[in-house]
Amino acid sequence: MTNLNAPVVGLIGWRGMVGSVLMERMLAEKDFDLIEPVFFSTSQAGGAVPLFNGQKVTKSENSLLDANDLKALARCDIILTCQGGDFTNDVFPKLRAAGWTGHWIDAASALRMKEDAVLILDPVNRPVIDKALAAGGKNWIGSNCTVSLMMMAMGGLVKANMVEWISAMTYQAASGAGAQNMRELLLQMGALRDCVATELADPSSWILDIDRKVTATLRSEQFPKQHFRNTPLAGSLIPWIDVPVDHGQTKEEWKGGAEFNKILGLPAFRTAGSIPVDGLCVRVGAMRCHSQGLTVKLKKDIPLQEIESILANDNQWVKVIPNDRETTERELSPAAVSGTLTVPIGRLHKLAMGPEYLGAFTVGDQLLWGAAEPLRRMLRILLES
Ligand SMILES: NC(=O)C1=CN([C@@H]2O[C@H](COP(=O)(O)OP(=O)(O)OC[C@H]3O[C@@H](n4cnc5c(N)ncnc54)[C@H](OP(=O)(O)O)[C@@H]3O)[C@@H](O)[C@H]2O)C=CC1
Ligand SMILES: N[C@@H](CC(=O)OP(=O)(O)O)C(=O)O
Repeated sequence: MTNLNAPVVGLIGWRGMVGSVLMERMLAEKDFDLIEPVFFSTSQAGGAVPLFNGQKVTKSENSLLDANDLKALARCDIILTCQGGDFTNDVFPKLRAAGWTGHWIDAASALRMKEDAVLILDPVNRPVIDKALAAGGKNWIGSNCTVSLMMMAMGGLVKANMVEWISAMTYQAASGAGAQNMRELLLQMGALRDCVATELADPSSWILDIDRKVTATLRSEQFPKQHFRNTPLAGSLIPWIDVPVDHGQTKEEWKGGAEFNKILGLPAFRTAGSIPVDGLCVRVGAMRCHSQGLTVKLKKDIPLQEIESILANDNQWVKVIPNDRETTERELSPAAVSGTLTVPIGRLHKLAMGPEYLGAFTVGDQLLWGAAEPLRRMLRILLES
């Protein structure tokens, strides 16, 4: 159904990795029926608007507009961008300075810590969003993928005010580093397999010979690893994500504490009243699902059955996985979760440190709940407000 008075929504970054997933979700949920979409590009202005399943979703505009054209941007009621932080840092301040008062929805981290920015993850923080909306808020920023996925899984316990602190040890997919890194991971896997093709075809070949060749290939100059800063990922891992910050943390680790508290509208991380969240972030050879091993210090001893029920009843996407081998192997892995909105949490058990210490493991698609989904849901909230 076409709504002639539909708000004009400028879409920027729609052909990137996050943007493409967003377009798929918007089509699936028929979001385009409710808006007048206008497509922008930083590199292809004047080109044809995209076709989805062979169809245009635009109602009047047939060409891509220039994403650096402030006048064209200012005609939008809402701008939804997945273009990246450099674009945001360049265009957003100029657009606001020119007097634009529309809603800005953004996947990039650039504005997250600004005072007037609200981190959006509505199944977890709808009251924070509603309060900001009522107060005239206009800047809606998607949170870091790792933080969003942890909070989708842990929302029940967090909202019930049962969490004293969380330590998250992460296993993050190549997609978090970008599309080129996903391709490079596959090239690396292929190179490792190819270097021992002859030995693999021979069931009697020595495993230590295979291992020696694989290790030599991992360490060779020719191994494809420029996108991972000259470090192999396939057959290995990288215990460092993003730039260094204070306290020996990486920026990805810092985001865990900083964004977790900001999403909930709590005092700033490392100040009184905030919830400590910290851990080590590690890149592994998964394609697009981030996994996390959690140690949770509860405020008191809560029976495991009650914990499972609180977690399971929090939102329609979280799924508590029984702590048994078969179900865990079948349902709690990147292979099982990739491309779905389900956020499973399992391996739930009390740890040896004491009855207030909970162990858990969660997996989520970092391009869906980790990036695109909170953005399109925020668009819906604005359309319904
Ligand atoms: N990757 C992730 O996991 C997450 C990313 N984010 C944030 O989202 C933002 C965008 O990230 P991501 O989607 O990975 O960025 P991409 O690099 O995939 O896309 C960004 C832009 O690159 C341009 N581009 C140039 N060449 C191509 C090409 N061959 N195919 C597609 N696009 C091309 C497009 O802009 P144009 O059409 O103007 O040329 C596109 O919008 C970043 O700020 C990132 O921090 C947030 C959460 C997770
Ligand atoms: N840094 C994340 C991906 C990402 O884009 O995060 P952010 O949206 O916080 O910049 C990762 O590498 O897995």
